[in-house]
Amino acid sequence: MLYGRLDAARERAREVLREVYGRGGALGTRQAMVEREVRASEQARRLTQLDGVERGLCFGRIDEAGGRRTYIGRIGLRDDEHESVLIDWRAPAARPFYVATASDPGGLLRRRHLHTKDRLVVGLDDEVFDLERMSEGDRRTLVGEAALLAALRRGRTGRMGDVVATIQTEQDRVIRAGLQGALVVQGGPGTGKTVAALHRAAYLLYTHRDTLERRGVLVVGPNPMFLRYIGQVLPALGETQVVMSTVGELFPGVRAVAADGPAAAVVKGDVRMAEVVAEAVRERQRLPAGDLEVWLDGRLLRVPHAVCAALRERARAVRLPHNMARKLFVTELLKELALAEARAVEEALKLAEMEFEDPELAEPLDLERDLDEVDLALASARLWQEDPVRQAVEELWPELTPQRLIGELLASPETLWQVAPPGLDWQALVRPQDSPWTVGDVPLLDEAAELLGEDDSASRSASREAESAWEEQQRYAQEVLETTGLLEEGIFDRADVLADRHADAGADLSTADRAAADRQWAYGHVIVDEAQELSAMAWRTVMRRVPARSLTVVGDIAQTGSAAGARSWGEVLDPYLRGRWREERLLVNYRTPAEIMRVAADVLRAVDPSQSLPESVRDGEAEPRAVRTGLAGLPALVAEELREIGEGRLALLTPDARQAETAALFPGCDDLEAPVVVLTVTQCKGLEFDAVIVVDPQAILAQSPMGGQDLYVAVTRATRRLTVTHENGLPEVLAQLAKKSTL
Ligand SMILES: Nc1ncnc2c1ncn2[C@@H]1O[C@H](COP(=O)(O)OP(=O)(O)OP(=O)(O)O)[C@@H](O)[C@H]1O
Repeated sequence: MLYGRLDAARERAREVLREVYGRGGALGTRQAMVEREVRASEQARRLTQLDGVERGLCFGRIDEAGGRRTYIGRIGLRDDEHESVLIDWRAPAARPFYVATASDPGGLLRRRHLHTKDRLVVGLDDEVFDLERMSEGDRRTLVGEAALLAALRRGRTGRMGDVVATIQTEQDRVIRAGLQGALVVQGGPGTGKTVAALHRAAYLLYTHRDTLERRGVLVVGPNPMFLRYIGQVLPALGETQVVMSTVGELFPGVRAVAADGPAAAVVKGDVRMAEVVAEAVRERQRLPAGDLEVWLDGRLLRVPHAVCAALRERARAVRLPHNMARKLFVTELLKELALAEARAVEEALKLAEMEFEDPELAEPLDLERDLDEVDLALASARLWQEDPVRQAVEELWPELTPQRLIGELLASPETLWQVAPPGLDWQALVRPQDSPWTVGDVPLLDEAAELLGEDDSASRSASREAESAWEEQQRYAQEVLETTGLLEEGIFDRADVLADRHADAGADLSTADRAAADRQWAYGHVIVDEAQELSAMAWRTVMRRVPARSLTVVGDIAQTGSAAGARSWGEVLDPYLRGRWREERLLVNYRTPAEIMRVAADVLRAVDPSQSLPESVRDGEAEPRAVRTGLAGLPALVAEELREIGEGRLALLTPDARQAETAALFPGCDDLEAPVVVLTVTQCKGLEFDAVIVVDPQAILAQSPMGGQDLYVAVTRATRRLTVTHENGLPEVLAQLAKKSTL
């Protein structure tokens, strides 16, 4: 019956599309065109949404004490009488499905999970909250087996799936938390932080569509691999207005993927780098060694050192970004050069006077009196065309791009030495001029962009124009809404939303496209996943993108792998939120079987004894094991593991230095969806695989100051089987594997 409704809704959408396009040809008035455009794009969007929910359309049912039954699904559907037959999982009416517990059933008698395959119900799971109040007939319909465990046993695909059918109460609290303020979701590996965060994005977009459609939602993830892994979840939940980005992509025009070594990462992530960048900008506002001397057409124009210093002070005092203050500096300097030129001319005249001894020429030139503003302006404009003058300005106050400032700074030990505060290990930053951008450079570029400023006079006038065009669009959209009946149909309830979607400016760009291209875009909400990896400088970059501080911060302090990452949430967030953030903890591990978590527990104890281990919900099929083998033994081991997991996927997790040689053994292993992938620990952050082989744990421990955390991440990626290989013995923290294995 529900699929019948779905088909009918699809057919309706297709019909409208056919009708709209069928009119084709002569389009008539502009209003008719807009009307057609609006209807077509709305129906196309609806159709995509309807197609996306085919699988598992309805996955739950709740029975209330009063006899009412409600079906829960991926979208809401109504019957011909407009009665609701399926409730969208994000709607308030669906909430009891997620939050009812045995101790607090919230008026529910039963929660039923439905498993479907190709439109057929293939299994049911019931949880009964109040058997006493159930009718005899209903009792006979009860069925068992937990839906969650069934969902968790499914093989992994290389892409994260949505979990709308099995969201747990603690996750539901995270998903449905209010939009305002900052929420920290702390949880161990596999506790569903990422799925909860993505479902939260879908929930917020559904619940606060007005605000978030215009401002967009930004999801920041640790690496491109991870973004590919989670990329399908939001579209499957019907959401497309989301920008996904790594920190390395937050600065438009730069796509940084390279990582810094631990020493440089620590320094670049240090919040004192904000001072370094500010000093580097000031350092480019220079004074000449003595007086400024510019030779022009055989004449020397001299501006005294003290005057240059005064000009610099005046330009700095306006407190504008460097490139804007430069205009003031240049104007004033040109005036001084014009005066200097006039003085030089006077000198020349004096010489001529001495030569001809003509008393008529004796009257000296009074510059203040003889040169008025107009003369000065004309002289300045003429001087500005002269190369020697331009060169002098370039020396004293150059126009700078963030890329140029940071690129030149990092390539200059002298400047770094000069601008770094005492105690900062600036030597770790030095590198050749044309090095590729690293992820750690991006916050420095962003910082520089703030301090340099863009010349925004053109964009300001463009934005004034855009604003009046926007008002016009909105007036027009209001008319369209009134005359087309879209208002009554509930497709749009505000003219600005309609106008935004069809605004001429930026043609076909969605909010997400516009936001991603604009460094100064203020997002409506920002979700940071694997947030423990962000440095203090990266937080400054992220916070600039969310001035309203509406944030979800998701991570696990015990998994911090970056040497510049977080040691506590308070330390990174308090500078911006002054304690005004809430923390939710997720305590159940849905990924890793108990046997593997016992191994992880030893690693965690060594890394941070204060952190608690999440509890696994299920037991695994095999004990984790250690195998003594070098590179040559890996193919046979991989073949053996693949036989064990059947359709599933396997990852070899290696120390950074061994990735290339390991990957060479397995062609095609850089595709996340291949049956075998070879990744470094940094790349495997947030991912999971049916079987994992951790190669050379000793080298993983030794490769960075955060080696212990890295090993903890590596051993918690498997959903079914864990193998550790080594050549020269296991590290102490994995001693329990040695006891169990034949080495
Ligand atoms: N309620 C749930 N129902 C079904 N599967 C779930 C549920 N919660 C989590 N999972 C599954 O558990 C696995 C781990 O989830 P996820 O990757 O979100 O954990 P995480 O806390 O982000 O882990 P990590 O810190 O290791 O990155 C995923 O396969 C996810 O689909």
